[in-house]
Amino acid sequence: MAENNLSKFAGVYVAMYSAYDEGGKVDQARVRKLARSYVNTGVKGLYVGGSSGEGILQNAEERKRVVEAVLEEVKGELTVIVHVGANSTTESVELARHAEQHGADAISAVPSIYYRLPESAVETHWQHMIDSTWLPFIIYHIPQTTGFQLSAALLGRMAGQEKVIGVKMSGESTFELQQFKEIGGPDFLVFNGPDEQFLAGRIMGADGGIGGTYGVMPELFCALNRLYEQGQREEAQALQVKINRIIKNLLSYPSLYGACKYLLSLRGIETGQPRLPLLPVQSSHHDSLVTLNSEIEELTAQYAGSYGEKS
Ligand SMILES: CC(=O)N[C@@H]([C@@H](O)[C@H](O)[C@H](O)CO)[C@@H](O)CC(=O)C(=O)O
Repeated sequence: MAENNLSKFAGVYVAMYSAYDEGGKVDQARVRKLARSYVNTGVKGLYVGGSSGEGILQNAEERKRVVEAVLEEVKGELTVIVHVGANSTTESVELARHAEQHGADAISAVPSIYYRLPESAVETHWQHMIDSTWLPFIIYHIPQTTGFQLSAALLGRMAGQEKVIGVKMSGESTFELQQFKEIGGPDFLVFNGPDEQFLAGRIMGADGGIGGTYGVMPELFCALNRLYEQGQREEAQALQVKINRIIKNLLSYPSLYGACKYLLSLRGIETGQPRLPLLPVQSSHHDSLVTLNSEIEELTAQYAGSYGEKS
């Protein structure tokens, strides 16, 4: 991979939620407002249509509408990686071409899910996407949801291609993360996936992170990234502990996405409810989420100034 790709893509990315209207339809104005809200937070970019973005719960036309709204709003201001993985290879390729036409910086994909595919089928699936555009490609590895274990051999073959610039490592093992970095080499990007382990992932070789909870506290993850880069180990660890208390709280609700979307609404950013079968937030949880929101805002104010340049 060319050196400039590492500097172009390394950093902190919000795995962005999708925004719907009150009837549950993709609402491009709301998508744009959400994307815009991240522009001055210090994040490097956005990861669109991934797990948090519910791409897998949307049809191709809806996914395209989300991508178009994001790119129209923040193209050139934030680096935009579009998740194009769909169950069929044909649809994934269609989404990849669409992302390229609309100016995405890179594409990314999970394996096809449901069928227990052999490695050769997943490789073929990804290869079709890679060959369909000139865009850089980032593997999305999330074995706890897809059931697919990315082998060292497949990662090695993928990383050997010019267009395959990295892997989004949402598995929970920092040992595996470190192995991925070793296999890919210093110029191959590894993004930390579990937000609770951002610091651990960075220490073990991740070049940045992509995460859903960043969406409700982007400045805190940028501050954490900055503390790590400045070698302030104890301060970084203390901040990760504080962030983890927030994440633990968020994970205690029936729906993480519902809770996060409610937090955004408290800040005047409406994104609607998550799509079923992901559960909406319940009104009985509103009060505790108001309290959590205040805690996040207080912590963010406390760390203001540590964000620095784009993380
Ligand atoms: C398993 C899972 O969903 N992991 C999330 C994390 O952001 C996760 O929600 C967070 O660490 C809380 O557990 C991300 O890796 C997913 C992600 O980046 C995405 O939304 O595409």
